[in-house]
Amino acid sequence: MTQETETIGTDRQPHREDREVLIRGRGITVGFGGPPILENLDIDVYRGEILGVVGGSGTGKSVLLRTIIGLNRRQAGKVELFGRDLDAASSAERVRIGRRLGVLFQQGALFSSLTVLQNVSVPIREHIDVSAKLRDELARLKLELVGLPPNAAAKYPSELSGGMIKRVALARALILDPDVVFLDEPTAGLDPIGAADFDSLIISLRETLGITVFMVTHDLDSLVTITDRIAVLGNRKVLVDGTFQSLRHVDHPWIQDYFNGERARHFDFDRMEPA
Ligand SMILES: Nc1ncnc2c1ncn2[C@@H]1O[C@H](COP(=O)(O)OP(=O)(O)OP(=O)(O)O)[C@@H](O)[C@H]1O
Repeated sequence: MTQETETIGTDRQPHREDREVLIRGRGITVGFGGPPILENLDIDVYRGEILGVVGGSGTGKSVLLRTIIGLNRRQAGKVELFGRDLDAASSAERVRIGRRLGVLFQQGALFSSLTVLQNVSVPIREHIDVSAKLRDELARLKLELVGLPPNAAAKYPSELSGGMIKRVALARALILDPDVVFLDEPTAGLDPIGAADFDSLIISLRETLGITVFMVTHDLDSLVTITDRIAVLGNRKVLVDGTFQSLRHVDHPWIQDYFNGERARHFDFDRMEPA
């Protein structure tokens, strides 16, 4: 089998087998009428890790994210979340599992007619029967957690900067205290300082809340700074996964170009942070 159709392999970290798998995808195939976008794809996400998902434009990173959270239909394969096969789960179970997932979509996906506080409260309204006072308190706590000032609560999305929109969307993703948070290009459109601040926020959330992060990104700074492991998508599947350092040595044209190309030159790899 050629490299075009075969996965390259995996960077076996010590004791990886002992770690709890929160998300297990096997043989995932997704298409939209034409040739499949993902075909026979396998992926594992371990508890407490920050997994970066990268790949060329159109390789299906967002499709994979949406498939795992149940927004895209699979033609084949299965997804287990927290050890439960989604296809075998009742609709009530699926709702319970869904509550353990938080999602930050690429553009933030805030409701323009709702205030920040109302946007963050939406999942509570949908899932939990609590008083309006408690709902607001919970939402304010989450806004504080993501570093927004109290006066942001009454603003509308049109009054916010790009970085603030991402933080509000993150607060909403965290409102039900999920086990896993999915981030679709969270730093896209942010200036380098805004992006670095957002990266720091993700790290501190992992440290304080112990959440697991599945992050689609093109941002090399984020990959170097915050991910524990990176999965590279290509040829409709996960080509290879491993640490940033290990992927730099994988013999594949796109991977070499990405991890050792022009943009990667400014990293001091011995220190593993932007130079
Ligand atoms: N609902 C849909 N219907 C039809 N085609 C779709 C749908 N969703 C995604 N696609 C197609 O699937 C392919 C992969 O899309 P996806 O958004 O996952 O790419 P990506 O890897 O996230 O790309 P990028 O890095 O540019 O954001 C694209 O060709 C896209 O047009």
